Amino acid sequence: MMRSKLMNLVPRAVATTSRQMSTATKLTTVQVDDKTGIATLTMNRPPVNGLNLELLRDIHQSIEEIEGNKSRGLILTSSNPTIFSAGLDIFEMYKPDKERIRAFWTALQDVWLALYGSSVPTAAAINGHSPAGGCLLATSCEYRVMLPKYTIGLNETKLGIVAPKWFMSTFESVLPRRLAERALNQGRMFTTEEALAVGLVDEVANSKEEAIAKCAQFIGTFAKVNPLARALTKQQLRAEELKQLEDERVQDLEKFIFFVNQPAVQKGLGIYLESLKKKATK
Ligand SMILES: CC/C=C\C/C=C\C/C=C\C=C\CC(=O)SCCNC(=O)CCNC(=O)[C@H](O)C(C)(C)COP(=O)(O)OP(=O)(O)OC[C@H]1O[C@@H](n2cnc3c(N)ncnc32)[C@H](O)[C@@H]1OP(=O)(O)O
Repeated sequence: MMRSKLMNLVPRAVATTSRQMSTATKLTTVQVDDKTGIATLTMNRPPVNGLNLELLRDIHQSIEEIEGNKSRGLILTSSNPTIFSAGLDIFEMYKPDKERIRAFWTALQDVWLALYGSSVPTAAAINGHSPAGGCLLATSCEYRVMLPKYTIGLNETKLGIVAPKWFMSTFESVLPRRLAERALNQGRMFTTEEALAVGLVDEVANSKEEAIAKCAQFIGTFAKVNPLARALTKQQLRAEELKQLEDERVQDLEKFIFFVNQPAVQKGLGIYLESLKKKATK
């Protein structure tokens, strides 16, 4: 998979305007800045960018599109002014449909393999809260810029669920092992300021525009680096985690299906959904 992506890494001429590359799907848009050649992938699923089957499929398709059109980099962000992504759509896991939940988890695996393994430089402009699956997406990127007063982290244990190994290794690729272990066990959500202090995010910006500009600046640091050498270096550094999921994706799916169908897990998800609804009516 990575080899064919690498074939796309040839220099290209740049023009001066920005163009909408894809409106084929309604849940993501891809805008390429023709001056920088950087693509911005925006998630757009109100109210909270909950990662359901359709959004995951659209994100995957958009990443493939960006890989295919020789963009110089990918910036992931959200159209919601206060939420990057609320993580997995809990309705996909609560009282799930047998076929759909398999497609859902497979789509999540596809997104992670494509984003974590992307041959182009990736950055997340985290313009809002980013719990669980939202944090997975952000930490799959190479660089993170976050707006103040939001939260980010893997809170799975607080929901009574266990983050799969690949969520954990992605988190661990950003945070020191001891800190990652403690945060995962606690289900800790970090404020922007805390995330910056521990290195979970790289920079703080005061607006989405500034966050995107800082992400573009990061991607720009590769301008004078040979793209093939950079991509092969990234590929080698990330190969172990990618191979592990590629080799075990069927078992990973079965484990998830078994786990999510446990009565205790279903009960916990139901209670959690109720608590989210109650919060909305307060
Ligand atoms: C051995 C192991 C083997 C296998 C592994 C097995 C299992 C692992 C499985 C799963 C891993 C899951 C990872 C996840 O991503 S789970 C999702 C975690 N997400 C959260 O906990 C976020 C919850 N939401 C919030 O905290 C907040 O909503 C917010 C901070 C994102 C936004 O707050 P707001 O105040 O702005 O908005 P709200 O009023 O709270 O929400 C609006 C609306 O949206 C609904 N909603 C929020 N989040 C979700 C969600 N994740 N899924 C579905 N729906 C969500 C919320 O209920 C409101 O709905 P109503 O308007 O009341 O209808």
